[in-house]
This record gives sequence, C-alpha cells and structure tokens, in this order.
Amino acid sequence: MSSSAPDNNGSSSSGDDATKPINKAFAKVDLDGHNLPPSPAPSSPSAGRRRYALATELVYTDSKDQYGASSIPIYQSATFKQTSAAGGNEYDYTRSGNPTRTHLERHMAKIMNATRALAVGSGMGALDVITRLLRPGDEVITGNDLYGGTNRLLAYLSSNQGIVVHHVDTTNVERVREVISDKTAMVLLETPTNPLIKIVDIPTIAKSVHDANSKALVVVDNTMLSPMLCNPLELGADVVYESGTKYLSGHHDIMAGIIACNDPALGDKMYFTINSTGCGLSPNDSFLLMRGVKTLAIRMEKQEANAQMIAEFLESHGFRVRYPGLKSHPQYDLHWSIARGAGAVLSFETGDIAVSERIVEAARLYGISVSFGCVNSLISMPCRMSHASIDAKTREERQMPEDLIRLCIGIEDAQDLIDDLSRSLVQAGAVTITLDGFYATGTTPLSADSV
Ligand SMILES: Cc1ncc(COP(=O)(O)O)c(C=O)c1O
Ligand SMILES: N[C@@H](CCSC[C@H](N)C(=O)O)C(=O)O
Repeated sequence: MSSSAPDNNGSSSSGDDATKPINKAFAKVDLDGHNLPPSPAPSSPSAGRRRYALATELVYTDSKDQYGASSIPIYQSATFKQTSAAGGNEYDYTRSGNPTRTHLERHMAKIMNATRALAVGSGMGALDVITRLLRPGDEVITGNDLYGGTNRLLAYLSSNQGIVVHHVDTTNVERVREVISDKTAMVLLETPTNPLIKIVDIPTIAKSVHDANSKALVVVDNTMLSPMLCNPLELGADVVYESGTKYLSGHHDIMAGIIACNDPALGDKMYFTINSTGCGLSPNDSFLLMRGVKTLAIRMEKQEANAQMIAEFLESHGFRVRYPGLKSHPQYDLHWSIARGAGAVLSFETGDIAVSERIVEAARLYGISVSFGCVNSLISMPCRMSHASIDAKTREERQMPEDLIRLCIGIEDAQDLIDDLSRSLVQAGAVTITLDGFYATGTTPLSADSV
C-alpha cells in the first residue's frame, strides 16, 4: 500500500498519489479493463451492449468466477494473501475491499444508472458517509417531513459539527429557493416523504440548486421508491442513497445501505470514508443483498398492486389515506412525472389515537413493526415508533398526526390483507356499521388542499 497519507478530504498530500492506494489495490477489478477503484463502472455485462429492461438487468449478472459459479461466492475472509512482498494484489483487507461486496456494488451501479455504487452497513451508515463530505459552517437544506433517523443525524451534525440545517417544506420549491445561498453545501430530499407521503419535485429543485450554487450537492434518499420506480440521478441528483434494509433486500434479514453517484471524485471521497471508518457491507450481507435484489421487480409489482387495492379500500370506506397511487393525492401528477409507480407504503388517519392503537393491535397478518419494503405486511404508528426520535413539539410543528397509521404492504394475498384490515377496523371501533357496509367514524377522506 502507498505510504502517502490521505488528508481528511480523501485526497493525498502528494497530488497524483490521491487515488494511488486504491488503484494499486484494485487494479484489474473492472471487468471492462478499466484501472479504477472497486465498482467504478456500470456492472457487467460490458458497457456498449444492449440495455435490457430493469427486471432483466436485476437478474442478469456476470462474473469471472474461476468455476463459473451462478451466484457470487461469499468471500468470508478478512485478509487476502499477496503474491509478492510489495503487496498490490486486487484485494488485501475486507475493510478496504472484498470481491463479494465489489460484485454487489457493480451490480447496484448498473441498476441505479450510476458509474459508482458503494455498499455500507445500513441506510443511516450511507447518510453518515455522505454527510462527512460537509465541513463546519456548511449549510444543509432538507425537508420538514423526514425519516426520524435522518432527522436525528442532522440534529447531531447541527449540535456537534457546526453544520447549519434548514428544515423547510421541500414540497414547495419556492421555500427551498428562499434558503439557497453560497453556503449551501447539500440539499437532502426524500420522496415520497416518510410518513406523510408528500411528493418532492426533484428535477425542479435540483435545477434551482445547481443554478444558484454549482458546488451544492443534491442528495436524494430513494428508499421509499427503490431503483425500480425512480432514478434520482436521472432527475438531476448528484448522489442517491437507499436503505438496503428495505426493498432492495426485501426480506428484513439484513441491514444495508447503498450510495450511488456519477462523479468519480465524489465516489473516491466517499470510498475514502468507508475504508477509513470501516462501515463497508460485510461479505455475507453483500451476498444476501445481491440475492434479494434479483427479485426486486416481482416483489415491487405485487407489493404495489396490493397497496393500491388496500388504499382504495380504505378510501372507499371514508378514511383519510395518503398514497400516490390514489387520484385524490394532491400531488398525483407530480409523483407520476418523476416515478414509475406508487410504491407500497401508505398512511391513513382515524381521527383518534386510541382507535389507531386498537387497529394496530387487532391486526394479525400485519406485523407491528418499523421498516418497510419486506415481503411481509407491516403496521405501525410512526409517531410512536419509526419517528419517535422526533420530539413531540417538532412533530406537532410539522403537522404529523399522532393517530397516523402506516401500512407497509407485502406480497400476501390481497383479499386476505383486506379481510384482516376490515376485521381490525371493526374490532377497534373505527367504523360505523350500516346495512350498506361500514364507514370511517372519526375522519374524512383527504381533500386536495390538505397535504
Ligand atoms: C426513508 C429512510 N431512509 C433511511 C433509513 C435508514 O435506513 P437503515 O434503517 O437501513 O439505517 C430509513 C429507515 O430506517 C428510512 O425509512
Ligand atoms: N428504533 C429505530 C427505528 C427505526 S425506523 C425504521 C424505518 N426507517 C421506518 O421508517 O420504519 C431508530 O431509532 O432508528
């Protein structure tokens, strides 16, 4: 390994040496013959070939395995023996690089239409790597309806690292424009937002940000849609990340995070952080994520179809439902202008916290659990669970209904899911039963002006 000492920007003190340690360690890694760090190029097969539909690309892989293994072997090894005293083989130490992780990263780069993808230990780990690009005094603009853990990390950076964080309504492009300045280093977006399912106009915001400050990075958390339904890099984002714990792996058996970008220098800086801090995804979890992602298309198709039926069922019974697959969603057109599907997370209100609690506890097929994107359906109250790390006052300011129920729909039989939900609504006293059926007692459907 090179003796030049990289500084904390990921560059080295000796100019051209900046990427030397990486190049040296990963020479020949690229199947197309590029002498670049791990996963630098769209995954196999080679660039220039026909690009297949995403469902095909998800399962279509290539590797140079010596025995032609159909699935990537798990290189469960911390170290790799070198062939000479000078070292310099493709791999030396799994924190720095591992063949199973590289294979996954190359596959993910292809799927996410990126030139570089990096795999880390969790979605929050991905955001940690990305926010280490910031320096004290930098400003971040982000939403006021954010995943609780993201909010928590940004609050930490604001209290401890001298980062100024502006939480604004990112569904309103003007609000974002008002706070962009030459100090803006990052604009962090989520769409649909978790849990209020608000839609953010990524292309318009990305253009405004880049026009006003060419150095500012637009970062998108694509966890709610996955690459199956949205490609933020094609909409103007500089960096996209996802919690691989969710749709990408699909079975709630691993924690993972994926980061993707098209700027090689940015990719190198983030790789530097991963190698320095040791948050790269383990070989075993890389294998599981690689296996899981191959079924993303069929899982998402079924989950989305089920979610659409459940959203329509709840709305037709008078509940206030937030789901971009419903025409009543106030940003329906915007959503479909940036995404290929509505996803499988929806939320609804009952008008009464105790009623919501009873519904959650009455459900049998829906596990009371945080997270989403799993083959199993889940039910939760975000203010008590996934978003409990946002204090009650802030939740109120951000108009998060405390009675909100979030449903994360799986691949079960749709009618079984509807039957179980119907029974739970009745058992919880959430509906008034008439000769014609039943209707929500404490709430009204979402109107166009209420999001
Ligand atoms: C939208 C969103 N982004 C990021 C994360 C963080 O992912 P992880 O739990 O894998 O750290 C989550 C959930 O945890 C999430 O819901
Ligand atoms: N206790 C956890 C909660 C994780 S929430 C997971 C997921 N993003 C969701 O929205 O359900 C924490 O404190 O982070």
